[in-house]
Amino acid sequence: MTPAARVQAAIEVLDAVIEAAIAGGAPADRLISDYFRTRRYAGSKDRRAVRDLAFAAIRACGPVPSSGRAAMLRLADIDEAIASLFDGSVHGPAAISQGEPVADGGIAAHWLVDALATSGVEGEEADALLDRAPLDIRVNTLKSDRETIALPEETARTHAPQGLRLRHGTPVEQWDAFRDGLIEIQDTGSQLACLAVAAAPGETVIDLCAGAGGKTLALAAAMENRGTLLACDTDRPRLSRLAPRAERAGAGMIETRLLNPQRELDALADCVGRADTVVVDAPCSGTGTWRRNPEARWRLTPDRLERYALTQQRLLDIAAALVRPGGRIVYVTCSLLDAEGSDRIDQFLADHPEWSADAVDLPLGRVRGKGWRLSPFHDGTDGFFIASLSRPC
Ligand SMILES: C[S@@+](CC[C@H](N)C(=O)[O-])C[C@H]1O[C@@H](n2cnc3c(N)ncnc32)[C@H](O)[C@@H]1O
Repeated sequence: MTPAARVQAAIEVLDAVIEAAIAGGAPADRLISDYFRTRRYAGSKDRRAVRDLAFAAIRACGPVPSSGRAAMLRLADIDEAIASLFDGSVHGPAAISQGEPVADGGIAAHWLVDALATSGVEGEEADALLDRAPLDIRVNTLKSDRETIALPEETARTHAPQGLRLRHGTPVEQWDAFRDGLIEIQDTGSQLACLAVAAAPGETVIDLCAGAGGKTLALAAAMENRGTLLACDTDRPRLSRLAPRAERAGAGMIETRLLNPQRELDALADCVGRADTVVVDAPCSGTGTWRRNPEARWRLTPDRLERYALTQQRLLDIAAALVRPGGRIVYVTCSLLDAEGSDRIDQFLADHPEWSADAVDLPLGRVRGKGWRLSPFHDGTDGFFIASLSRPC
């Protein structure tokens, strides 16, 4: 593909990304793979270049652009080399005409920038939400240890007890250590959220929103594979990805349970009032993970944010029913919006006055409301809100 044809391909990819973001469709990475599935003529260098162009344009646009071309013109505005590729060549984009719409730059839509600012995220804190994310791994203590593990490439220790940071783009998934379950890819912030759970061997822990089990696996390692660890989710395909990961990690203790949305407790009736800890890694807007999914900014609307908050509150109530007297809920979201963090905890404590918020103290981060915040700018991790709530004995 010529450089101009790559720009045109990126424009077409961006059209699909914009459409999916508005309709709540597939993430950008998947759309890019789909795009190339029917375009076999594109080689690996072409694919990489188109992907990089598309993501650079996504990062450069704040609010949802009106079209892929408007998004790419934003990038052309700040990069002369790209502007020169709008040359009207056979497979390239048409020449730029005067007054053509160019997408707006910035961090996100105005309402979202305001909501972040109200949540204390502005200036450098806000800019860092769109930085490139590092590649972090967690050494699985069921099979190895950070002190002794031998890896093919140089690593740097992170502030998580078993965390290592690698060069961006390191092909970790091709390493024997990965295939054999000695390491897992996991952001340091996510590892620290698991540290806040403080799960111990022999306990009963419920991971209520386990997804594909990123945190469940870390909990199994902390529990030394002893006790009860239930991984639950309402999304069957996601939850089904946990079993092979658990097998690789040697985490035989994990039991999965598929939940029925709106009737979650039906499948957990035997656990009511019995859990030492319930982890609520709630579905959220993902404002703390924009470094990895910058198009997530375009998915969020005030309506969707309100729906997330309602679900988060409901999941906290469900968790409260599962916790034994003297037990805890650890609430986690990868969002920096108070609407999905400290506001939810304030609401929970107002609804359950007998419960109390515990102090959270992690090697990185700082207090936010009655919980704890990690952010890309302050901590070099994905953005997280973490709170610990105790039920009286
Ligand atoms: C932030 S993700 C979890 C990520 C996962 N814990 C990890 O560490 O990889 C939130 C999960 O909540 C799930 N979810 C959404 N609604 C739910 C509900 N009502 N009950 C349980 N899980 C739900 C989603 O399917 C999604 O997998």
